[in-house]
Amino acid sequence: MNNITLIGMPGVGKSTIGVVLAKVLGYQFLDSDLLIQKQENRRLWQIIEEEGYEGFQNVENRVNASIEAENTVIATGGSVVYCEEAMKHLKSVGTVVYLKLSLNSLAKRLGNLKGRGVLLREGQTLESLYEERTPLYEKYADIVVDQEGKDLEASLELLLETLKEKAK
Ligand SMILES: Nc1ncnc2c1ncn2[C@@H]1O[C@H](COP(=O)(O)OP(=O)(O)OP(=O)(O)O)[C@@H](O)[C@H]1O
Ligand SMILES: O=C(O)C1=C[C@@H](O)[C@@H](O)[C@H](O)C1
Ligand SMILES: [Mg+2]
Repeated sequence: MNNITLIGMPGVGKSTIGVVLAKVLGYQFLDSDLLIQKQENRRLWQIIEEEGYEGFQNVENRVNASIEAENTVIATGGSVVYCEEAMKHLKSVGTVVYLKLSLNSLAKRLGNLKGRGVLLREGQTLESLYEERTPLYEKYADIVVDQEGKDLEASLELLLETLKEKAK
């Protein structure tokens, strides 16, 4: 199947770029954070508050592993790479693209991490989260697109070029 799944740190722009990419390609757009909220009938922060860190990951894994889509750009939540079953499924239904941005740029872009619903363990900082997740994003990526210094338009252009190259 020819879906395109976007993975990467929170705030890197998966949802923002995803919807524009879908429009350009004539694809559908699916934001798996919104799908979680719909299926659970709760906001993400409520799930995290009520189920805890691991409880949220179980929900995230189940919802992402059950996505049935075709010709769809799927914007995932930043923590999906902890969900082994979900990642195996997403890799089997299309191309996984890691949207990469430096820690410095992410720190400038992100405000309050907890307020944004980022899954942080006790004492964890953006820096340690970045170090923990980077190898996972790299492990699952079919393609890596570096967003550094690019506005939305330039990021999209590079993403389209990279996808074209891969299809050759
Ligand atoms: N290329 C870009 N340059 C500058 N700002 C950007 C760019 N892409 C997205 N943004 C901004 O960064 C913020 C986060 O974007 P977005 O919500 O799409 O991230 P996300 O990767 O979907 O995060 P999450 O994992 O939390 O869902 C938004 O305010 C968005 O406008
Ligand atoms: O990166 C994260 O830890 C998260 C990002 C959001 O998109 C949500 O999926 C959730 O709030 C966790
Ligand atoms: Mg998003």
